[in-house]
Amino acid sequence: MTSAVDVRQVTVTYGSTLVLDGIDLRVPEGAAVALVGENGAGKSTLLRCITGLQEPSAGDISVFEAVPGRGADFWRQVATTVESPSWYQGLTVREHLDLVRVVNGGDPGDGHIDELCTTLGLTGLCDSLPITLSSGQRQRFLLAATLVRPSRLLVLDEPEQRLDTRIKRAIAAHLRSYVRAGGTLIMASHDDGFRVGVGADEIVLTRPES
Ligand SMILES: Nc1ncnc2c1ncn2[C@@H]1O[C@H](COP(=O)(O)OP(=O)(O)OP(=O)(O)O)[C@@H](O)[C@H]1O
Repeated sequence: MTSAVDVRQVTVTYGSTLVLDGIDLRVPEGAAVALVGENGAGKSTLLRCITGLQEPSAGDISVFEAVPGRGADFWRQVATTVESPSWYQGLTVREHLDLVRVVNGGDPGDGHIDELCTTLGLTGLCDSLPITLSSGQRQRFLLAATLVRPSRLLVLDEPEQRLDTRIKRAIAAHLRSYVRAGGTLIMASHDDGFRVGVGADEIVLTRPES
């Protein structure tokens, strides 16, 4: 099966601190994997490297057989919540989702956004400005803005964070369907029930010094 993500001997150091030590990971297209492990094990660091938002200190990564993060072609295939969240202050939740869908060549009126808003419990918040949302509502909005993009690979950092139980179940089912339809998912998670709900295989990261 073709590799969606190929991580070869990746090492990351911050100054004299070794965070990732020669990591190898291959994620076949159509698979779902969850990076698990204690706080500080390097899960977010590895996800950032996979999106090309951070350069490893050593080793190589390819995503769909290309260097990650370089150019529009990569970002047309990969949707992620790894980068710091941002939004336009003057646009509502729904206006953001419409905008993201349109610029990615989709039709905002095709029902996809409505369905996603129902899944994520955002329907009643569509006219709200992101700044007025609670932390859990904001997490749902940012997930929606990521999931509304057509993609072949989702890279999500603790998507279950701050979500209530009902929404967590709904988003797990949504991600499972995404993978069943041929998408590839790599995420970090601290919630084993959520990971199982998604159907993701676990990859355990440990801190190099432990
Ligand atoms: N910019 C940075 N500068 C220095 N050290 C950093 C930086 N970013 C992360 N680290 C360190 O790298 C290690 C791994 O951090 P990372 O955020 O990847 O862990 P994690 O497994 O995602 O943790 P958590 O479960 O808490 O989210 C930690 O020890 C952290 O302090």
